Amino acid sequence: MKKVGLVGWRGMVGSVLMQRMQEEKDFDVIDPVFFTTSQAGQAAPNFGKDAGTLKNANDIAELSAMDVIISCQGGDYTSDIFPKLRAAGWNGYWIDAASTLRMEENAVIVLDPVNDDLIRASLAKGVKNYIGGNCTNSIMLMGMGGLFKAGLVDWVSSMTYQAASGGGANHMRELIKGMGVVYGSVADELATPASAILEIDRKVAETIRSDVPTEFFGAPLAGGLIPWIDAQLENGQTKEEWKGQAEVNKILGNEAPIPVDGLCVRIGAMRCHSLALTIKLNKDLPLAEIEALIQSGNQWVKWVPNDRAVTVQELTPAAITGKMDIGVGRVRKLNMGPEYISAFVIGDQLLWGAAEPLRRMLRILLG
Ligand SMILES: NC(=O)C1=CN([C@@H]2O[C@H](COP(=O)(O)OP(=O)(O)OC[C@H]3O[C@@H](n4cnc5c(N)ncnc54)[C@H](OP(=O)(O)O)[C@@H]3O)[C@@H](O)[C@H]2O)C=CC1
Ligand SMILES: N[C@@H](CC(=O)OP(=O)(O)O)C(=O)O
Repeated sequence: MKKVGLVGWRGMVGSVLMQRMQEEKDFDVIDPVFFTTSQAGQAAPNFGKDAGTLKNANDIAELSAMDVIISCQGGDYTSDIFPKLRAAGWNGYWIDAASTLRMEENAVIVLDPVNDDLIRASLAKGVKNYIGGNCTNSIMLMGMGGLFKAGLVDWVSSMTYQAASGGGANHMRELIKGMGVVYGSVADELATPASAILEIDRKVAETIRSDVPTEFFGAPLAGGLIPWIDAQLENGQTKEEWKGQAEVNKILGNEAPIPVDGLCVRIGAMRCHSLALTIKLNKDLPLAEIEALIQSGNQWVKWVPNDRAVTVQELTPAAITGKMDIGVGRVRKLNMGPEYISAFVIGDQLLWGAAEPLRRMLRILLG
């Protein structure tokens, strides 16, 4: 059995990965070795198999004994350890959730329901680094892969609604605390049906400005939104927006890049990222044909007809969270012309957006 080193297994992305690996019985077919940057020597977790003690994730010799390493430890860890490991002559497979290596020439961004061919061709060429994509891009491609595969897409404008989990566990906690603070500020008035709504609104607005915690997001998210995610680039894009075109085209293996751009917005959802898309097709196709192509993208596309009752039930974070489904709906032709369509795509950003492509890459390696 292949020795698989797991780094970052107890973090938020890592925990979801461990959950999925147990569900899919991945531990039955590997020899897992658990690493930590802070708890070396303590007992390793038992996911149905005794794995001894935790190894030091900074120990290059211990890491070098692995056939495969999966890291969910974050970009700083990758930047520090990965070059040292390769410099020490380690020739194993590196599978990573962090963005650090995504755009490197000797790395593939993995999303096998969309780019299985590219992954297998790269394996055959001896590529050793396989990196999970940005959550928003992976969800978009899982939803719209059918249209891309058919070569129908001229460009995509993507307006995102991204959950707190994209920032990490502390960001999720801050959102919930903020919701509690807002509620607490008007709990008495809410309990009194006769209380004046404008007074409730005034207190809520004041609370959001002054009392909602902002330590992690840098601005109040509960009861609001933040139209900025990640670093500022010189061209006016955010880093998150920049990743759209760069990563989507790399995942698809496009030589001539398809333009992908839009605004990325943080909203008060817990772990579902959504995208409102405007897509310019290169042909005027009947809507039924477009729908069929989208549905044929992969088995996780959960098609939601453009109908009010079903949309408000099924195309929401409440319906999708914790599931492997990628909801796709609100597909219709736009007033701009017959080649312009809208779509709303939603997925759990910790599953397809982070953990799932990594464990599926491991399965591809195991054959
Ligand atoms: N959040 C997201 O949506 C996505 C994240 N990623 C990537 O994954 C990386 C990891 O993200 P995420 O999982 O959110 O990070 P976390 O902060 O949840 O976990 C990272 C590490 O922090 C250490 N840690 C310290 N205290 C605790 C604690 N109380 N509970 C659990 N772990 C703790 C653990 O390492 P140790 O055991 O060594 O102490 C853990 O592996 C990101 O940096 C990013 O590169 C990629 C796609 C999406
Ligand atoms: N930036 C994403 C989460 C993330 O970790 O992205 P990346 O893997 O590209 O760094 C978000 O905030 O929603």
